[in-house]
Amino acid sequence: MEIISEQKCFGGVQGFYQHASHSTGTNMRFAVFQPPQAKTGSVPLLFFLAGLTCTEETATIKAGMQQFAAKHGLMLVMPDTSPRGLDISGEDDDWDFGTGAGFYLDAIRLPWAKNYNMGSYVSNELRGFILNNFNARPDKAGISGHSMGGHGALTIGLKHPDIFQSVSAFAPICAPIQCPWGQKAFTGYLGEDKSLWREYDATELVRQHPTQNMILIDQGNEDGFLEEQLHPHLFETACNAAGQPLNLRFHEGYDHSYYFIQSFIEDHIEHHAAILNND
Ligand SMILES: N[C@@H](CCC(=O)N[C@@H](CS)C(=O)NCC(=O)O)C(=O)O
Repeated sequence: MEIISEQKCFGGVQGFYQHASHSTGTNMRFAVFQPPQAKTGSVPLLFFLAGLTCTEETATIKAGMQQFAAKHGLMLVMPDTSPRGLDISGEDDDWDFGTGAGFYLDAIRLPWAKNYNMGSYVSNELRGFILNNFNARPDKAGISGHSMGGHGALTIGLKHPDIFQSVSAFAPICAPIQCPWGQKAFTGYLGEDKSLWREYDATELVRQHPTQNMILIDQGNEDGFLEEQLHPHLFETACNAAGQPLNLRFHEGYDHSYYFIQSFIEDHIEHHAAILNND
């Protein structure tokens, strides 16, 4: 592991790191906030997955999470949103596909299948790497994220409830099969067979695999992507039908930005801490 930088923050350490990933075949950057409690014992992990066009830096510098993670003793992990620097044809043509748009899935279509494996990278490789290199508890983890990262948090959380006991999201893409961002990404990474898309759609997954833990979702009413891309009501209907506890909150006047995230991040950290710190 290469340390890019480490700085003291709220009594803990905010660091940026790089490692060679076998899931993506590239060097991957990630950020970790170690709360002060990690100096004396292992602490639960909370992943925060960022959205389209973002990097490991975006939530780290814009969400304002560290002060609350320090208070509750949670270690924060912010991965990048895709492999980078591969020079695959078409990788940098659009901001919503390829670089910065890995969609937290494992691609099966060429030329993406070899490297665009952010699903197993986050849930398996990076998590294992953090456990080996930081003072984190192997039995306690949560996952959250924004927009495309909210889609990642919901789908990875629903698929691995044994690993991620707590799940939340800001303005997530709740039904990617039914929105342009998701249709474009799934066609490109997974191909035309739509039966394969269901594994990466939170609204489809929750019908099959509801969990016991309450999912918290915050959504701004003035979010310019809400109508066309996000579809929280479809997820809500599926949760109600499947018996999945859901706390979906709408907020008047808030948009899709990190100013919205900053305004409600404390509630999300408390949501995760209440589940992860219960023993
Ligand atoms: N580039 C897009 C916007 C992309 C966007 O809003 N990305 C969100 C995630 S979906 C984000 O968090 N951007 C980074 C930021 O706000 O700092 C556009 O021009 O409409």
